[in-house]
Amino acid sequence: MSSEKVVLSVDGLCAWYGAAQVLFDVQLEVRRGEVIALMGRNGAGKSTTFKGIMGMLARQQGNVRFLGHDISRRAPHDIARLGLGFVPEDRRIFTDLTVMENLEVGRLPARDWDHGEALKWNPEQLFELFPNLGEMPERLGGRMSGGEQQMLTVARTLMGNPYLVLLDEPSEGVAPLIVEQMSNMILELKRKGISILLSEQNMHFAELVSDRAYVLEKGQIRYEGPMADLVSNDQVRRDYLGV
Ligand SMILES: Nc1ncnc2c1ncn2[C@@H]1O[C@H](COP(=O)(O)OP(=O)(O)OP(=O)(O)O)[C@@H](O)[C@H]1O
Repeated sequence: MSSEKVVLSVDGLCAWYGAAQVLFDVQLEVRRGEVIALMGRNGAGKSTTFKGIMGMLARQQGNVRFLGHDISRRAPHDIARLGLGFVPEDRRIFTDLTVMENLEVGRLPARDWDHGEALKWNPEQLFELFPNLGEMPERLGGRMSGGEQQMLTVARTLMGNPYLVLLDEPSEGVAPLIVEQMSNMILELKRKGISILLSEQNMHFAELVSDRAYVLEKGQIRYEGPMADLVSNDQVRRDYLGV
């Protein structure tokens, strides 16, 4: 994959819950090694966009392409197997399994990367990325703090060796130390060439890690551009983000 390669493209994504339309022609693109922030207030449609990309909505239309595959009509597990990892907002770890066992559940075969290099995570590498988890490999999921569970969810997704990770609100409701580990982790993934699409309400966190941003309001993309431009654009921030 060249560095300019488009990994994910979403075109004309529309979605409904019952009769209510909540996404209107959402269009976005993620290239290799990019960190993209999908921003917007509560209810703007960030989580729904992620679910739409993963083919998890009962009613949606539009085109979603991942590494040249049309994934618009594929099942979520098929999409994950192509190398698209999804970390949902609600932490879905197994509470009666240990950290190590939770990681094993996420394991998928290694993937080819450029020039013969393989993309293949193991628990030891993940413990370097998430030092907190490394201190508790035998801890039961149910006995971890919310932030530790959040990390474990990300680590388990990485065991599937994704080329792109969708991260839904990684900084929400977690302690500052864990937020810091999250941002370091994202930058380390970027260095490896892995792409990240994250949904975020926290401008400071998004600014620390993201290259570009899209802003959603009422299910529509209202702004797209370099992260630094969004940070200095008071009007967009005020109109669509309330900050
Ligand atoms: N399961 C559902 N059934 C009906 N409406 C829903 C459902 N999930 C979300 N919605 C509605 O769809 C719209 C978009 O919600 P979504 O969760 O995608 O927003 P969000 O930007 O991710 O916000 P949040 O940060 O609160 O999760 C909102 O109006 C929300 O109330």
